[in-house]
Amino acid sequence: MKYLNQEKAISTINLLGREKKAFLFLSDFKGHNSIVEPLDYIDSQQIKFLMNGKGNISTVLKSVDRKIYLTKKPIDFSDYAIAFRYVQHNILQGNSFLTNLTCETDIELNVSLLEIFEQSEAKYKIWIKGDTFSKEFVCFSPEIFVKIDSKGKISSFPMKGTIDAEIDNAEKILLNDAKEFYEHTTIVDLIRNDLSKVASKVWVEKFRYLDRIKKEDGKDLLQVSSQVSGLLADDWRNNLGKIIFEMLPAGSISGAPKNKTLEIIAEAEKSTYNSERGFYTGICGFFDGETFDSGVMIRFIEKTKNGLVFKSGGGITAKSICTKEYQEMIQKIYVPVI
Ligand SMILES: C=C(O[C@@H]1C=C(C(=O)O)C=C[C@H]1O)C(=O)O
Repeated sequence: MKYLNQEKAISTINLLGREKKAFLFLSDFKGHNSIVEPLDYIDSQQIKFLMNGKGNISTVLKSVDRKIYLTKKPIDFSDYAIAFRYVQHNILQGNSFLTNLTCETDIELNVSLLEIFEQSEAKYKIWIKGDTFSKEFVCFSPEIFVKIDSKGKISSFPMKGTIDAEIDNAEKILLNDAKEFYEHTTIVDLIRNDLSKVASKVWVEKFRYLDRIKKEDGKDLLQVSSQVSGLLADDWRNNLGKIIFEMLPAGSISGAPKNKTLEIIAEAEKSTYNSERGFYTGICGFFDGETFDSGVMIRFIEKTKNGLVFKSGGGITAKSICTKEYQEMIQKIYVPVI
């Protein structure tokens, strides 16, 4: 497996796009390390992926032969609170109005990461065996980043807003909550801005629809997303690499305004990580020769030398409550295997 810097990733994607050759694309959160592999070259012993029915493995889910147990050992609330307070202090100073704060949680599983990949249900699934450069990881993400259809219509689908579906009137509570509404509107605005860098006639096509996500413990989650669309120039395939990187990192896992918020995240997450985000909250994408589809790499388990870690987080605003955000981060630790 080859890891490319941003410049090389952009030129390789532009070339493959121009030649209409199918390829897989992965980028880490910082956009510093990417994998761009033509479909024919992918070694399925190293990388397996399936994105909305397209990939290098069978679309049939392997049947689950034993119940999956996931044990979580979240970081201390006091450590989370240090990061949270740093973020909220910056929000109150006017340096950010929405910051995505994430952390790593030690977990134990009674199955391998490859088995999770084979048995989980998600729009974007990817498993990387890992090597000296990157650790083994599995990602089973429900969040679309960007889709481009054959006519050059580009759409992004930011996800923001999460609730336990078991709560009475969960749907109403989530959709009527003022904090959730403003947070979601902020992210839609940010994506409109990002899409306007690469596309013309940007519009909000769908505003705040719900997805239901299944978890191994039988308790579903509800998540809110929107669709923002625009039109690309006819020769978009020649510039696909540039188009993608113009919009990275994704708004929903960074915040607004983006650049200043990235600085705040880097400082805050020193108390929530032993390492760093790495490929978590990066992008995975597939170009089939005609169209492009990509997901945000959330819902992510990595194998470290000290065991498995699950990376998760959520959006913080001026109105966020620390205990609630801590709970949301823990609630997102699940595997979609039932
Ligand atoms: C960062 C994560 O989630 C992000 C934050 C969300 C929210 O605040 O509701 C929802 C989806 C993601 O864009 C994660 O799930 O790890």
